[in-house]
Amino acid sequence: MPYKKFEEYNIQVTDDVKNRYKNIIKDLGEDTKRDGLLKTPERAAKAMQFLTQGYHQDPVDILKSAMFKESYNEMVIVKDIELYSLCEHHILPFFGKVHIAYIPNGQIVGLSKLPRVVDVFARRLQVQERLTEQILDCINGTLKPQGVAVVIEASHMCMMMRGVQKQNSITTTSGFRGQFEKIETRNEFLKLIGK
Ligand SMILES: Nc1nc2c(ncn2[C@@H]2O[C@H](COP(=O)(O)OP(=O)(O)OP(=O)(O)O)[C@@H](O)[C@H]2O)c(=O)[nH]1
Ligand SMILES: [Zn+2]
Repeated sequence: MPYKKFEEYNIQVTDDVKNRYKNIIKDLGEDTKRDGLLKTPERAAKAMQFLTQGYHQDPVDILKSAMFKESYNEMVIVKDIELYSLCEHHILPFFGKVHIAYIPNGQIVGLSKLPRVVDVFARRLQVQERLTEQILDCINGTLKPQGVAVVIEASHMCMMMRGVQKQNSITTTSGFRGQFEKIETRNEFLKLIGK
C-alpha cells in the first residue's frame, strides 16, 4: 500500500478501535467520562496498533536490504535480543530473550536486521512456538545460510497475572536448520549462549 494511503488507513483504524475501547471500558464498569480516562480509548488504540504493526511490515525486505558478500563461514551469534510479544489466546504480553545464530554461505547480513526481524514477527498476535519457526524460516529462506538456530526464553503474563498464576516459570522453544541439525554444531551454539 502507498504510504499516504496506509497513513489514512491507520487513522481510520485508530478511530474504529478507539470507539470499541470506549465501550469495553464502560462494559468493564468504569466511567469513560472520568478525567483520567478521557483520552484512554485513543491511547489504548494507538498502543495496540504499535504492538501489532508487524502485520504491515515485510521481514524479507528487511533482511534483503543489508546482505553482503563475504567469505566468513563460522558461526555468527546475536544473543539476548529483548522480546515483547502478545499471546494470541489472551492478548496479554509474553516477554523474554531471543538468541539467533547462523553460519553464512557466501553472504552475511547486517546484524541489526536480526532483532528487526524478531520485532516484525513479535509485533503480532503470537504463540511462542510459531514465533520461533517464523524467525527461523525467514532467515533460512532469505539469507540461505549453511545453518540457522533460534532459541526463545519467555515468561507469559497470562500464566502470571491470571490463570495458573505461576511467577517464575520460563518457556523455552528452539528450532534448528541445516548445519545446526548436527549435534556438535548445535551444542557449540548452546554452549556459546550459556545453555
Ligand atoms: N503452546 C502455547 N500455549 C500458550 C502460549 N501462550 C499462552 N498459551 C496457553 O494457551 C492456553 C489456552 O488454553 P485455554 O484453556 O483455552 O484458556 P484458559 O481457560 O484461559 O486457560 P488457563 O490459562 O489455563 O486458565 C493456555 O494453556 C495458555 O497457557 C504459547 O505461546 N504457546
Ligand atoms: Zn495467553
